[in-house]
Amino acid sequence: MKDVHAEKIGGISEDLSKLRREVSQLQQMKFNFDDSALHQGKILFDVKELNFKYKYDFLWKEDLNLQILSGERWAIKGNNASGKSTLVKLLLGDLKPSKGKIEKVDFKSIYLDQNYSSLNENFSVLDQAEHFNKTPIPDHELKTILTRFLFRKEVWNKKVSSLSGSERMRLLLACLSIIGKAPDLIVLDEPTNNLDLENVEILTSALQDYKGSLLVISHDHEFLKDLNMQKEIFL
Ligand SMILES: Nc1ncnc2c1ncn2[C@@H]1O[C@H](COP(=O)(O)OP(=O)(O)OP(=O)(O)O)[C@@H](O)[C@H]1O
Repeated sequence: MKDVHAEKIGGISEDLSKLRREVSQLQQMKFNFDDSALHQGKILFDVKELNFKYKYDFLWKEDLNLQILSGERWAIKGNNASGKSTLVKLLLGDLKPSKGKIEKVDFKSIYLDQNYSSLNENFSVLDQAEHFNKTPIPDHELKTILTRFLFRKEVWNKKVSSLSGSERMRLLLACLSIIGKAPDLIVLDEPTNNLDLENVEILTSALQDYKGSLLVISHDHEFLKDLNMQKEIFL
């Protein structure tokens, strides 16, 4: 009988240490942003009577009117092909409105799509990290950050093109940490699509303490809930 209890207690303590290791790993994968330069409470976007057509028909039955303030967390929801990515492109200035206007202040933004296309396929892991090192931070600190995001020395020469979806996500998070300066806005387009549960947790944990604005297109209710989104646009 005693042995059964001892076995159970042993099992529980193993689970606990595993949990502790995971929690400390997640803590390590936080951004170390300097938030001081972020705009606070400013109108980032003032969207008035906005609509868009690729060819003949407007995308939205009703024109869009909204104000996005710095520090706010917005979920962009809607059915397939309802124009979520198009709205993001309009906000980021990649498309011009067919109707109405978007007034915006100067801001720094980062766009994370599901393919993490801000990464350069031809770079190695180390080249990519160095490319984002504009401050710059010393080489040993850069390498420490890479290691914190689980890129050990052996993979520093690996090409970005050969990284998996979750490795790309971790590399981009590491690069954001290397930049150090917080962007005013992080835009995420279906970021959890190619990630397993553990990596969704890593992404969530990295974004939870971020003080700037978030715009997130996602069908993943759990992810949106964990990010504590305050507002939503339904297209
Ligand atoms: N470059 C383009 N030229 C013509 N039509 C386009 C173009 N890009 C998107 N569309 C069309 O515009 C509509 C909205 O597309 P968009 O990608 O913005 O929707 P979405 O809500 O992000 O879609 P999903 O949830 O399926 O990813 C779709 O019908 C799409 O086919």
